[in-house]
Amino acid sequence: MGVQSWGKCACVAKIGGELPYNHNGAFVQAKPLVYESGPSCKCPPSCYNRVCQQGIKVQFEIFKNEARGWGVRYLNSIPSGSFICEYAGELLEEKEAERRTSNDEYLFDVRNNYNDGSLWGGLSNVMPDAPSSSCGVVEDGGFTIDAVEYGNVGRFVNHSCSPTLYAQNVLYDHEDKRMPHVMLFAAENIPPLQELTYHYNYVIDQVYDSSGNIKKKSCFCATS
Ligand SMILES: C[S@@+](CC[C@H](N)C(=O)[O-])C[C@H]1O[C@@H](n2cnc3c(N)ncnc32)[C@H](O)[C@@H]1O
Repeated sequence: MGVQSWGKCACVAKIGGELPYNHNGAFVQAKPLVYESGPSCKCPPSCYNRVCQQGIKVQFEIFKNEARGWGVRYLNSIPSGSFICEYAGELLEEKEAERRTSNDEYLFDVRNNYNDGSLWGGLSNVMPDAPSSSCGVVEDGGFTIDAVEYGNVGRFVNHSCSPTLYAQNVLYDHEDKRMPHVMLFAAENIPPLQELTYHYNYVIDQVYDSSGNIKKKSCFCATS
């Protein structure tokens, strides 16, 4: 489709006229929040601004690693900016998420994903053109995604201190910024069989269990 037809989309104004994807569907500019074209947009399903909502396009291999448990990789190379998958799961309100912190292996704190990544050196680690300051998009009522019971391949993606993927907040089917879809993208060109990882953004020694004790987590990524 041409630039003219996508210019009619309701989402154009929201994203300042700049598409987050190039014409190959590769993610080019990390932002606190990306708006894809939604139901009120006039553009067709083939629009350049409907990448994540088309679903997974690559075939993964789930493999077992002694130190980190199950992990994810791909048999072929993956170009930088490729959409990998959503972190899918059950959407929890704050109280319910707190209740489940004793079993937090598959919890993803969405509000935490709005910060500037300062816990691990910032987005500029993986995307040089990304904004460097916190956006404060969501102040109240943070949601958490729990993939322990319901989820997809995203639940098997492990943490790394030097990740190959980036977790991006994306909205397209509703307007509530507190509960964006969390989408994983390749942050660099990834060679075949390299494990796919993102930075979990935990504050080490500041995560508590239900008894108020600091939870100790050891990182066994290849770079730690
Ligand atoms: C979302 S799950 C990832 C999939 C998990 N490996 C499995 O077997 O189902 C997160 C859990 O994987 C493990 N994990 C992920 N990254 C790790 C790392 N770098 N070092 C050690 N354990 C890790 C931890 O137990 C963590 O709580």
